[in-house]
Amino acid sequence: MGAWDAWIGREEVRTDRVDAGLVSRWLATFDRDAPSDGNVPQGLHWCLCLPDAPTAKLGPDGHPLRDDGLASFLPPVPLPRRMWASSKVAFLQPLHVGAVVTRTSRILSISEKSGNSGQLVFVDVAHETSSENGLAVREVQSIVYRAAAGLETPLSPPVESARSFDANGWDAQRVVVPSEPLLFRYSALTFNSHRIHYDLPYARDEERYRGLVVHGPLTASLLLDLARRALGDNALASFAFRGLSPAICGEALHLVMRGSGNEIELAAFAGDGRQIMAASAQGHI
Ligand SMILES: CC(C)(COP(=O)(O)OP(=O)(O)OC[C@H]1O[C@@H](n2cnc3c(N)ncnc32)[C@H](O)[C@@H]1OP(=O)(O)O)[C@@H](O)C(=O)NCCC(=O)NCCSC(=O)C[C@](C)(O)C(=O)O
Repeated sequence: MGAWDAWIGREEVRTDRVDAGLVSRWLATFDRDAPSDGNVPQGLHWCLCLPDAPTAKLGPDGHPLRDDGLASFLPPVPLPRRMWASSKVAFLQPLHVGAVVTRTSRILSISEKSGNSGQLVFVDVAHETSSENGLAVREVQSIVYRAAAGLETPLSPPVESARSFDANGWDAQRVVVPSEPLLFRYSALTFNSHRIHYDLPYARDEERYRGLVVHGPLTASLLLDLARRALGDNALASFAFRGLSPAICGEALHLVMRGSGNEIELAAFAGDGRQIMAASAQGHI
């Protein structure tokens, strides 16, 4: 598909500031109060150091163009359908309002795979977010690109009306129905113009999703919030998630958690029992 060696190790450095307005908009988006410890909520780092390509340089999916030669940080993978596949995050210290942050991102690997759904290219990116106090968040993010879907491709995910989600065996449960305003607010917080999150004809006709797709980091932030409800603010030292199937706007999302200490398991399921996200976490010892 391409010789990717030139892209491995490429770095991008961005700076930002954790301003009070961003934090209050984030809290409003998630219907919650400010953390009691005065720091910012875990997961807010996904709203910092954002891509700021001019509108004229956005591609057909609403993301910055990938065929912009070496000007673009991400490699020009020719598969059009992008998804956030997974992330492994270490929360080393909390960020605070007013912090000036620097994020260094580096392309770790690019791998071509053949999945049940077709051809896949994974791009793994290491991000390190630091403030004046030192390294705060370390993350390895995996972005996946998928082949184009023709008009004959069945809409995904399929509806499995004969099954339903069973919360037995989980210690904590919360149901959220992601609405269009929630998706819009999260796109705005992350300056993410990816059309699968707000443009229904595009999501359905071009990428063949059954509806608007809930952002992976939005579902992950809802799971972090479930952990926060059980364990308190900034309680996690690490958090890893993997998107298994797209969550669809307007459909119930069952957020669940069990375990404690170093073995916390979290997950998100659709109402028909389809698993949307698998996650694990460790608390600060
Ligand atoms: C990714 C899909 C298409 C692969 O589905 P599949 O059935 O084709 O894959 P598979 O057959 O299960 O696996 C094939 C290979 O891929 C690997 N693999 C498989 N899945 C993952 C994963 N998640 N993370 C890392 N690796 C993964 C898997 O381990 C295997 O590797 P192997 O051959 O070496 O054994 C499928 O799992 C899926 O649809 N997942 C849901 C993704 C999702 O909903 N993400 C959030 C919404 S998109 C979004 O937020 C976007 C945003 C914010 O705008 C933005 O662009 O950044």
